[in-house]
Amino acid sequence: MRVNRLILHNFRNYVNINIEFTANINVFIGPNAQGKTNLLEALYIAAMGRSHRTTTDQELIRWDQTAASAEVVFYRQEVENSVKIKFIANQNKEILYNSHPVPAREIIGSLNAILFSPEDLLLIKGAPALRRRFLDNEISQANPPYYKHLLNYNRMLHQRNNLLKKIREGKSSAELLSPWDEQIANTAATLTQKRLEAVKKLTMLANLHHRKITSSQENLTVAYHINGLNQDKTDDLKSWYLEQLNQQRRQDIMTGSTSVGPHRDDLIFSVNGKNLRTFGSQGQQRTGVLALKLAELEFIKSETGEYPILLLDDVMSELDAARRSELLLFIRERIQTFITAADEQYFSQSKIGKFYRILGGTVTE
Ligand SMILES: Nc1ncnc2c1ncn2[C@@H]1O[C@H](COP(=O)(O)OP(=O)(O)OP(=O)(O)O)[C@@H](O)[C@H]1O
Repeated sequence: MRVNRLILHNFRNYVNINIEFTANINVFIGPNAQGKTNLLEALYIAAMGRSHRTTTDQELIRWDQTAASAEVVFYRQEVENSVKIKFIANQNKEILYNSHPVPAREIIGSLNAILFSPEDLLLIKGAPALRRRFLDNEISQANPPYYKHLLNYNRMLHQRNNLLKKIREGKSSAELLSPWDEQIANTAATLTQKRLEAVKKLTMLANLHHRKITSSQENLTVAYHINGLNQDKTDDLKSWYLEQLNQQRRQDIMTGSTSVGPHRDDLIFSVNGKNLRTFGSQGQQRTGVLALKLAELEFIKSETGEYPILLLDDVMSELDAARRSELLLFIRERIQTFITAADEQYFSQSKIGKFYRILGGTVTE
Protein backbone atom coordinates (compact mmCIF):
# COMPACT_ATOMS: atom_id res chain seq x y z
CA MET A 1 0.00 0.00 0.00
CA ARG A 2 1.49 3.33 -1.01
CA VAL A 3 0.04 6.81 -1.16
CA ASN A 4 1.34 8.73 -4.10
CA ARG A 5 -0.42 12.06 -3.76
CA LEU A 6 -2.63 14.13 -1.47
CA ILE A 7 -4.72 16.96 -2.89
CA LEU A 8 -6.59 19.25 -0.51
CA HIS A 9 -8.96 22.08 -1.26
CA ASN A 10 -10.26 24.29 1.58
CA PHE A 11 -9.63 21.43 3.98
CA ARG A 12 -8.96 22.68 7.57
CA ASN A 13 -6.26 25.38 7.23
CA TYR A 14 -5.23 24.41 3.67
CA VAL A 15 -6.48 26.39 0.68
CA ASN A 16 -5.03 24.33 -2.18
CA ILE A 17 -2.21 21.82 -1.86
CA ASN A 18 -1.04 18.96 -4.01
CA ILE A 19 1.76 16.92 -2.41
CA GLU A 20 3.63 13.94 -3.76
CA PHE A 21 5.04 11.45 -1.27
CA THR A 22 7.97 9.11 -1.09
CA ALA A 23 7.26 5.39 -0.71
CA ASN A 24 9.31 5.32 2.46
CA ILE A 25 9.13 7.79 5.38
CA ASN A 26 7.48 11.22 5.04
CA VAL A 27 8.07 13.62 7.90
CA PHE A 28 5.89 16.70 8.46
CA ILE A 29 7.95 19.17 10.46
CA GLY A 30 6.73 22.41 11.95
CA PRO A 31 5.76 24.31 15.11
CA ASN A 32 2.44 23.72 16.88
CA ALA A 33 -0.90 24.39 15.23
CA GLN A 34 0.43 24.76 11.66
CA GLY A 35 -1.45 21.90 10.00
CA LYS A 36 0.70 18.77 10.44
CA THR A 37 -2.05 16.65 11.99
CA ASN A 38 -4.53 18.03 9.45
CA LEU A 39 -2.53 16.20 6.77
CA LEU A 40 -2.66 12.91 8.68
CA GLU A 41 -6.35 13.48 9.29
CA ALA A 42 -6.99 13.80 5.54
CA LEU A 43 -5.18 10.51 4.90
CA TYR A 44 -7.08 8.83 7.74
CA ILE A 45 -10.42 10.01 6.36
CA ALA A 46 -9.56 8.57 2.95
CA ALA A 47 -8.89 5.22 4.65
CA MET A 48 -11.71 5.06 7.18
CA GLY A 49 -14.36 7.35 5.71
CA ARG A 50 -14.35 9.47 8.88
CA SER A 51 -12.02 11.66 10.89
CA HIS A 52 -10.15 10.29 13.91
CA ARG A 53 -10.71 13.48 15.90
CA THR A 54 -14.08 14.88 15.03
CA THR A 55 -17.52 13.50 14.29
CA THR A 56 -18.56 16.83 12.78
CA ASP A 57 -17.57 16.96 9.13
CA GLN A 58 -18.34 20.70 8.99
CA GLU A 59 -15.22 21.31 11.11
CA LEU A 60 -13.13 20.04 8.22
CA ILE A 61 -14.24 22.82 5.89
CA ARG A 62 -11.94 25.83 5.96
CA TRP A 63 -13.47 28.64 7.96
CA ASP A 64 -15.48 31.11 5.85
CA GLN A 65 -15.81 28.51 3.05
CA THR A 66 -18.81 26.34 2.21
CA ALA A 67 -17.11 23.33 0.62
CA ALA A 68 -13.89 21.35 0.89
CA SER A 69 -12.34 18.25 -0.59
CA ALA A 70 -9.57 15.78 0.13
CA GLU A 71 -8.28 13.43 -2.52
CA VAL A 72 -5.76 10.64 -2.06
CA VAL A 73 -4.16 8.78 -4.95
CA PHE A 74 -2.68 5.45 -3.84
CA TYR A 75 -1.39 2.13 -5.09
CA ARG A 76 -2.95 -1.08 -3.90
CA GLN A 77 -1.41 -4.29 -5.22
CA GLU A 78 0.42 -2.00 -7.67
CA VAL A 79 -2.85 -0.71 -9.15
CA GLU A 80 -3.56 3.03 -8.94
CA ASN A 81 -6.75 4.03 -7.10
CA SER A 82 -8.18 7.24 -5.78
CA VAL A 83 -10.49 8.26 -2.97
CA LYS A 84 -11.98 11.73 -3.04
CA ILE A 85 -14.15 13.05 -0.23
CA LYS A 86 -16.23 16.17 -0.77
CA PHE A 87 -17.56 18.12 2.19
CA ILE A 88 -20.35 20.62 1.63
CA ALA A 89 -21.77 22.80 4.40
CA ASN A 90 -25.00 21.37 5.88
CA GLN A 91 -24.91 18.28 3.68
CA ASN A 92 -23.62 14.76 4.07
CA LYS A 93 -20.15 14.18 2.73
CA GLU A 94 -19.78 12.51 -0.63
CA ILE A 95 -17.15 9.83 -1.24
CA LEU A 96 -15.87 8.96 -4.68
CA TYR A 97 -13.82 5.80 -5.14
CA ASN A 98 -12.12 5.84 -8.53
CA SER A 99 -14.62 8.57 -9.46
CA HIS A 100 -17.69 6.47 -8.48
CA PRO A 101 -19.83 7.55 -5.52
CA VAL A 102 -19.78 5.00 -2.67
CA PRO A 103 -21.28 4.98 0.85
CA ALA A 104 -18.75 5.65 3.65
CA ARG A 105 -19.06 2.05 4.90
CA GLU A 106 -17.83 0.75 1.52
CA ILE A 107 -14.56 2.62 1.63
CA ILE A 108 -13.03 0.70 4.54
CA GLY A 109 -10.50 -1.84 3.29
CA SER A 110 -9.57 0.16 0.18
CA LEU A 111 -6.70 2.26 1.51
CA ASN A 112 -5.53 0.60 4.70
CA ALA A 113 -4.01 2.87 7.36
CA ILE A 114 -2.93 2.48 10.95
CA LEU A 115 -2.84 5.56 13.13
CA PHE A 116 -0.59 5.75 16.16
CA SER A 117 -1.16 8.86 18.26
CA PRO A 118 -0.52 9.77 21.91
CA GLU A 119 -4.09 8.65 22.75
CA ASP A 120 -3.05 5.11 21.82
CA LEU A 121 -0.68 5.17 24.75
CA LEU A 122 -3.84 4.88 26.85
CA LEU A 123 -4.83 1.69 25.08
CA ILE A 124 -3.83 -0.51 27.98
CA LYS A 125 -4.92 1.57 30.94
CA GLY A 126 -7.77 3.50 29.34
CA ALA A 127 -11.46 2.57 28.97
CA PRO A 128 -12.49 -0.78 27.38
CA ALA A 129 -14.14 1.11 24.50
CA LEU A 130 -10.66 2.15 23.30
CA ARG A 131 -9.54 -1.47 23.12
CA ARG A 132 -12.70 -2.57 21.33
CA ARG A 133 -12.24 0.23 18.79
CA PHE A 134 -8.62 -0.76 18.28
CA LEU A 135 -9.69 -4.32 17.51
CA ASP A 136 -12.64 -3.29 15.35
CA ASN A 137 -10.54 -0.88 13.25
CA GLU A 138 -7.95 -3.53 12.66
CA ILE A 139 -10.32 -6.35 11.73
CA SER A 140 -12.56 -4.10 9.61
CA GLN A 141 -9.66 -3.04 7.41
CA ALA A 142 -8.46 -6.61 6.93
CA ASN A 143 -11.96 -7.97 6.53
CA PRO A 144 -14.50 -5.37 5.27
CA PRO A 145 -17.58 -7.66 5.76
CA TYR A 146 -16.77 -7.54 9.49
CA TYR A 147 -17.34 -3.79 9.43
CA LYS A 148 -20.78 -4.28 7.90
CA HIS A 149 -21.68 -6.81 10.61
CA LEU A 150 -20.46 -4.31 13.19
CA LEU A 151 -22.60 -1.47 11.81
CA ASN A 152 -25.56 -3.83 11.64
CA TYR A 153 -24.97 -4.98 15.22
CA ASN A 154 -24.75 -1.39 16.53
CA ARG A 155 -27.96 -0.48 14.74
CA MET A 156 -29.82 -3.49 16.16
CA LEU A 157 -28.45 -2.80 19.62
CA HIS A 158 -29.66 0.77 19.44
CA GLN A 159 -33.13 -0.42 18.44
CA ARG A 160 -33.21 -3.09 21.16
CA ASN A 161 -32.22 -0.49 23.77
CA ASN A 162 -35.00 1.82 22.58
CA LEU A 163 -37.45 -1.07 22.84
CA LEU A 164 -36.22 -1.92 26.35
CA LYS A 165 -36.97 1.65 27.45
CA LYS A 166 -40.44 1.52 25.90
CA ILE A 167 -41.16 -1.76 27.69
CA ARG A 168 -39.98 -0.20 30.97
CA GLU A 169 -42.41 2.68 30.41
CA GLY A 170 -45.22 0.22 29.66
CA LYS A 171 -45.47 1.43 26.04
CA SER A 172 -44.46 -1.87 24.48
CA SER A 173 -44.57 -5.62 25.13
CA ALA A 174 -41.54 -7.71 26.21
CA GLU A 175 -42.50 -10.33 23.64
CA LEU A 176 -41.29 -8.02 20.91
CA LEU A 177 -37.73 -8.55 22.15
CA SER A 178 -37.47 -12.16 20.94
CA PRO A 179 -36.94 -11.52 17.20
CA TRP A 180 -34.33 -8.86 18.03
CA ASP A 181 -32.54 -11.18 20.42
CA GLU A 182 -32.32 -13.91 17.81
CA GLN A 183 -30.70 -11.56 15.28
CA ILE A 184 -28.48 -9.86 17.83
CA ALA A 185 -27.21 -13.21 19.15
CA ASN A 186 -26.42 -14.30 15.62
CA THR A 187 -24.43 -11.17 14.73
CA ALA A 188 -22.80 -11.04 18.18
CA ALA A 189 -21.51 -14.59 17.62
CA THR A 190 -20.09 -13.67 14.19
CA LEU A 191 -18.30 -10.60 15.59
CA THR A 192 -16.94 -12.40 18.63
CA GLN A 193 -15.69 -15.31 16.55
CA LYS A 194 -13.76 -12.91 14.29
CA ARG A 195 -12.38 -11.04 17.28
CA LEU A 196 -11.22 -14.28 18.92
CA GLU A 197 -9.42 -15.31 15.73
CA ALA A 198 -7.80 -11.88 15.38
CA VAL A 199 -6.65 -11.81 19.00
CA LYS A 200 -5.07 -15.24 18.65
CA LYS A 201 -2.93 -13.95 15.79
CA LEU A 202 -2.32 -10.61 17.43
CA THR A 203 -0.99 -12.07 20.68
CA MET A 204 1.58 -14.08 18.78
CA LEU A 205 2.71 -11.14 16.62
CA ALA A 206 2.72 -8.66 19.51
CA ASN A 207 4.78 -10.97 21.68
CA LEU A 208 7.49 -11.26 19.02
CA HIS A 209 7.88 -7.47 19.05
CA HIS A 210 7.57 -7.23 22.80
CA ARG A 211 10.35 -9.76 23.32
CA LYS A 212 12.57 -7.87 20.89
CA ILE A 213 12.05 -4.51 22.61
CA THR A 214 12.64 -6.02 26.05
CA SER A 215 15.65 -8.14 24.96
CA SER A 216 13.59 -11.31 25.53
CA GLN A 217 12.99 -10.40 29.19
CA GLU A 218 9.22 -10.11 28.92
CA ASN A 219 6.41 -12.06 27.31
CA LEU A 220 3.25 -10.25 26.32
CA THR A 221 -0.09 -12.03 26.00
CA VAL A 222 -3.37 -10.57 24.80
CA ALA A 223 -6.60 -12.33 25.77
CA TYR A 224 -10.14 -11.62 24.66
CA HIS A 225 -12.57 -11.44 27.56
CA ILE A 226 -16.21 -12.20 26.79
CA ASN A 227 -18.27 -10.30 29.35
CA GLY A 228 -20.32 -12.74 31.43
CA LEU A 229 -18.55 -15.89 30.28
CA ASN A 230 -16.79 -17.50 33.20
CA GLN A 231 -15.08 -20.33 31.41
CA ASP A 232 -12.42 -19.92 28.71
CA LYS A 233 -14.66 -20.42 25.72
CA THR A 234 -17.95 -21.81 24.53
CA ASP A 235 -18.51 -23.99 21.47
CA ASP A 236 -21.79 -22.43 20.48
CA LEU A 237 -21.54 -18.67 20.84
CA LYS A 238 -24.91 -17.93 19.30
CA SER A 239 -26.81 -20.16 21.76
CA TRP A 240 -24.78 -18.75 24.62
CA TYR A 241 -25.63 -15.14 23.64
CA LEU A 242 -29.28 -16.01 23.23
CA GLU A 243 -29.37 -17.65 26.64
CA GLN A 244 -27.65 -14.63 28.20
CA LEU A 245 -30.02 -12.15 26.54
CA ASN A 246 -32.93 -14.15 27.97
CA GLN A 247 -31.42 -14.40 31.43
CA GLN A 248 -30.59 -10.69 31.57
CA ARG A 249 -33.87 -9.55 30.08
CA ARG A 250 -35.45 -8.28 33.30
CA GLN A 251 -32.36 -6.39 34.29
CA ASP A 252 -31.94 -5.00 30.76
CA ILE A 253 -35.53 -3.67 30.85
CA MET A 254 -34.79 -1.95 34.17
CA THR A 255 -31.62 -0.29 32.90
CA GLY A 256 -32.83 0.28 29.34
CA SER A 257 -29.58 -1.14 27.99
CA THR A 258 -28.21 -4.48 26.79
CA SER A 259 -25.77 -5.95 29.28
CA VAL A 260 -24.24 -8.71 27.21
CA GLY A 261 -22.59 -8.74 23.78
CA PRO A 262 -19.37 -7.74 22.02
CA HIS A 263 -20.05 -4.10 22.93
CA ARG A 264 -19.24 -5.08 26.54
CA ASP A 265 -16.17 -7.26 25.93
CA ASP A 266 -12.58 -6.33 26.60
CA LEU A 267 -8.95 -7.19 25.92
CA ILE A 268 -6.67 -8.21 28.75
CA PHE A 269 -2.93 -7.71 28.44
CA SER A 270 -0.43 -9.57 30.59
CA VAL A 271 3.32 -9.43 30.85
CA ASN A 272 5.02 -12.50 32.27
CA GLY A 273 1.61 -13.59 33.55
CA LYS A 274 0.83 -10.32 35.38
CA ASN A 275 -1.98 -8.03 34.32
CA LEU A 276 -0.34 -5.12 32.50
CA ARG A 277 -3.16 -2.73 33.26
CA THR A 278 -2.97 -3.16 37.02
CA PHE A 279 0.65 -4.11 37.60
CA GLY A 280 2.56 -2.71 34.63
CA SER A 281 4.74 0.39 34.94
CA GLN A 282 4.10 3.24 32.53
CA GLY A 283 7.17 2.16 30.55
CA GLN A 284 5.95 -1.44 30.32
CA GLN A 285 2.55 -0.24 29.18
CA ARG A 286 4.17 1.88 26.46
CA THR A 287 6.23 -1.08 25.30
CA GLY A 288 3.03 -3.14 25.22
CA VAL A 289 1.26 -0.51 23.09
CA LEU A 290 4.18 -0.22 20.68
CA ALA A 291 4.34 -4.01 20.32
CA LEU A 292 0.62 -4.05 19.70
CA LYS A 293 0.76 -1.36 17.04
CA LEU A 294 3.58 -3.14 15.23
CA ALA A 295 1.56 -6.37 15.47
CA GLU A 296 -1.42 -4.56 13.96
CA LEU A 297 0.67 -3.68 10.88
CA GLU A 298 1.76 -7.31 10.57
CA PHE A 299 -1.79 -8.52 11.07
CA ILE A 300 -3.10 -6.46 8.15
CA LYS A 301 -0.17 -7.57 6.00
CA SER A 302 -0.88 -11.22 6.77
CA GLU A 303 -4.59 -10.84 6.01
CA THR A 304 -4.38 -8.64 2.90
CA GLY A 305 -0.92 -9.34 1.50
CA GLU A 306 0.22 -5.72 1.93
CA TYR A 307 1.32 -3.51 4.78
CA PRO A 308 -1.04 -0.61 5.48
CA ILE A 309 0.34 2.92 5.54
CA LEU A 310 1.32 4.14 9.00
CA LEU A 311 0.33 7.54 10.42
CA LEU A 312 2.44 8.55 13.42
CA ASP A 313 0.99 11.62 15.06
CA ASP A 314 3.32 13.19 17.60
CA VAL A 315 4.45 9.87 19.04
CA MET A 316 8.19 10.20 18.54
CA SER A 317 8.50 12.58 21.49
CA GLU A 318 6.44 10.18 23.64
CA LEU A 319 8.75 7.22 23.13
CA ASP A 320 12.19 6.77 24.64
CA ALA A 321 15.27 6.22 22.46
CA ALA A 322 15.08 2.39 22.55
CA ARG A 323 11.43 2.23 21.59
CA ARG A 324 11.89 4.92 18.95
CA SER A 325 14.71 3.04 17.30
CA GLU A 326 12.73 -0.24 17.38
CA LEU A 327 9.91 1.55 15.64
CA LEU A 328 12.09 3.22 12.98
CA LEU A 329 14.01 0.00 12.38
CA PHE A 330 10.80 -1.88 11.77
CA ILE A 331 9.14 0.59 9.43
CA ARG A 332 12.20 1.56 7.41
CA GLU A 333 12.15 0.25 3.83
CA ARG A 334 9.00 -1.69 4.67
CA ILE A 335 6.07 0.55 5.46
CA GLN A 336 5.13 3.88 3.96
CA THR A 337 4.95 6.15 6.97
CA PHE A 338 3.77 9.70 7.64
CA ILE A 339 5.20 11.28 10.77
CA THR A 340 4.41 14.61 12.41
CA ALA A 341 7.11 16.14 14.57
CA ALA A 342 8.00 19.55 15.96
CA ASP A 343 11.64 19.31 14.90
CA GLU A 344 14.15 17.06 13.23
CA GLN A 345 16.02 15.89 16.30
CA TYR A 346 14.68 12.32 16.17
CA PHE A 347 15.61 11.86 12.55
CA SER A 348 18.97 13.63 12.21
CA GLN A 349 20.97 10.52 13.14
CA SER A 350 19.00 8.05 11.09
CA LYS A 351 18.99 10.19 7.92
CA ILE A 352 15.65 8.91 6.86
CA GLY A 353 12.81 10.08 4.73
CA LYS A 354 11.60 13.10 2.96
CA PHE A 355 10.93 16.25 4.96
CA TYR A 356 8.06 18.64 4.46
CA ARG A 357 8.03 21.98 6.33
CA ILE A 358 4.55 22.87 7.47
CA LEU A 359 3.82 26.49 8.29
CA GLY A 360 0.39 28.11 8.51
CA GLY A 361 -1.24 25.76 6.03
CA THR A 362 1.61 25.77 3.54
CA VAL A 363 3.84 22.82 2.67
CA THR A 364 7.42 23.23 1.46
CA GLU A 365 9.58 20.27 0.49
N1 LIG B 1 -11.83 24.37 9.64
C1 LIG B 1 -10.67 25.03 9.78
N2 LIG B 1 -10.40 26.13 9.02
C2 LIG B 1 -9.23 26.81 9.13
N3 LIG B 1 -8.26 26.47 10.00
C3 LIG B 1 -8.47 25.40 10.79
C4 LIG B 1 -9.68 24.63 10.72
N4 LIG B 1 -9.59 23.61 11.61
C5 LIG B 1 -8.39 23.75 12.22
N5 LIG B 1 -7.73 24.82 11.73
C6 LIG B 1 -6.38 25.29 12.10
O1 LIG B 1 -5.46 24.25 11.91
C7 LIG B 1 -4.40 24.41 12.86
C8 LIG B 1 -4.20 23.10 13.62
O2 LIG B 1 -3.64 22.20 12.76
P1 LIG B 1 -3.07 20.81 13.29
O3 LIG B 1 -4.02 20.23 14.25
O4 LIG B 1 -2.73 20.05 12.08
O5 LIG B 1 -1.79 21.29 14.09
P2 LIG B 1 -0.36 20.61 14.20
O6 LIG B 1 0.56 21.30 13.25
O7 LIG B 1 -0.47 19.14 14.11
O8 LIG B 1 0.02 21.07 15.65
P3 LIG B 1 0.46 20.25 16.96
O9 LIG B 1 1.91 19.98 16.76
O10 LIG B 1 0.22 21.23 18.04
O11 LIG B 1 -0.40 19.03 17.05
C9 LIG B 1 -4.80 25.49 13.83
O12 LIG B 1 -4.11 26.66 13.49
C10 LIG B 1 -6.30 25.64 13.59
O13 LIG B 1 -6.71 26.94 13.83
